[in-house]
Amino acid sequence: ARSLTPYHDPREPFLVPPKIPVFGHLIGVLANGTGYYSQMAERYTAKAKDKGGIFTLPVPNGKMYIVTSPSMIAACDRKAKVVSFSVFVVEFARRILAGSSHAVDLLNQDLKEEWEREGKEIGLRQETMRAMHKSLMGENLDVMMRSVMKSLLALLDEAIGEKEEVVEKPLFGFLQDFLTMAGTNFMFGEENNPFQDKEVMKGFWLVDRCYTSLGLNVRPDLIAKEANRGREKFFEAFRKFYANPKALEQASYIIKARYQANRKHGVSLEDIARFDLGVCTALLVNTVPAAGWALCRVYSDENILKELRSGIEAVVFPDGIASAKEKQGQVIKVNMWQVTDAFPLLESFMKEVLRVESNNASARFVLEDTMIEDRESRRSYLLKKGSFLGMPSATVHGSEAAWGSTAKEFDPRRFLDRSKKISPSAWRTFGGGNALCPGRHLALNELTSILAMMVLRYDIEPVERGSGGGWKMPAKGAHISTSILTPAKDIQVRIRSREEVTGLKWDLVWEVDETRKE
Ligand code: HEM
Repeated sequence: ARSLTPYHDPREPFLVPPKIPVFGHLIGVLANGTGYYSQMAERYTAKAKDKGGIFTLPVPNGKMYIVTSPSMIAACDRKAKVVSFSVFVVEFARRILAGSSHAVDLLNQDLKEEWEREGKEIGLRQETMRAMHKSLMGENLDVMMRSVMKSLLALLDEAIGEKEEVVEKPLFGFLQDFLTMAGTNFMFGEENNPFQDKEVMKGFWLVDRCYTSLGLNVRPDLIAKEANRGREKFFEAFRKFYANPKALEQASYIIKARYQANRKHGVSLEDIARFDLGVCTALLVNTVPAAGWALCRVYSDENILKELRSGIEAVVFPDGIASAKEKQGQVIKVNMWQVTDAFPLLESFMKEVLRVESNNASARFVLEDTMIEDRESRRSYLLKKGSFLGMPSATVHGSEAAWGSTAKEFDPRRFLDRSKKISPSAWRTFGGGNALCPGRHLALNELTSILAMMVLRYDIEPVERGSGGGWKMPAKGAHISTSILTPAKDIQVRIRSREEVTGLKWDLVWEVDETRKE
């Protein structure tokens, strides 16, 4: 066993021995997914605080460092080129996206991101990531938001519309179907969206549920049979998508930009099709459960429901909600840009849901022996090459030093003051450093839009109530990489159209008021 446990240098962060010798921490991660890092961090935060906000967990043939303090997170972000996210992008492409060795080798180039400084052209990994960042901000984001609004409305009308009877559905399952279609329609174009084939939809979500077994990358056809079949179905459908020149023409800017970046570096159409499994993963796996938790939180709390409803109504029905009755048959335009701008509590509420529900590990890999320095405590630590490092978001989100005495509470007003600067090392829902999620604006806009439309149009109640008559919040499942967790068991709900707004037609748009843009 000793040969499996690497030498611990006294300059490294303090060592926490596992309860089960050698394999204990590895078993912990495999069994509990991202939650394990925060469980460990929770257990050792007090100790880590005295010893620098970081500690070491030994695993077979390596070690993991777990960071628990915002100032140490900032120290790691400053060394992002060597305390790096890149290896995970490569391994994800190899193990889950099953890319060819040619394409994976291209992604694996310039891991430390030095080429540009040396005057060379950047590699494939950086090129595609830059294309994504560019596609998901500024003008490009606004263009995308317009098609997001169309997709959301059309699919909501199709899924529930304005039925007079009560619709009973599993909440997270309903959101999964609805948002998968809405998201992929605006990404790949409605006409040729490969997710129209229900087998592709099913295959995609099977892959998501089987990351651990698929990720081992050892005979997935035997040990992750169904997920492997689902993945093949996905690849086949996306192969067809790229074989049709019209499909790419009608796709979003981001899919075109990724296509160009990949082609520039000589990536085959087959690999581009496979890499789209990664795009869909990023697009959907956190957004879908985040929408579910937001709806649970709003509909389980009468006061917040009332407050959000009247704030949104004040923008959409400036003459009061009673005026809706006189607008039968008319089209009510909901400009989500305007709603968000005029009623900041909506976005603040959504950000708070994302803060308290966030479970990401912000995984990093140490590419060379590195000293990191905490500027607050002035302490320095050695990180050894080849080690894994995690910065669990749940831990910093619960930090009173970072968020005040209400850190562990749900406070929908926490983000209300937009002028208040939030430290990037304390707000980690979207990760940080040079791996900061490029989809964060899209995700937030999309989530607030779903929330607003549901609150405006529907009432939701659970089929089964808890002992006090309120909502019984479902327990969370586990996942090896997803941040916002899906419940272990879905929650059955009744969705009913609101009487106040029956008979109205809706239009959902994104119209930016340039004079008010920050
Ligand atoms: C609520 C929704 C979302 C959450 C909570 C979320 C969270 C995250 C997190 C935690 C990371 C890793 C950052 C790190 O380790 O520091 C990440 C990366 C990423 N996300 Fe998101 N994300 C969401 C939605 C989206 C959307 C809608 C897209 C758009 C397609 C997207 C695209 C990406 C990409 C491409 C990366 C990799 C970044 C890189 O390699 O540099 N995400 N996201």
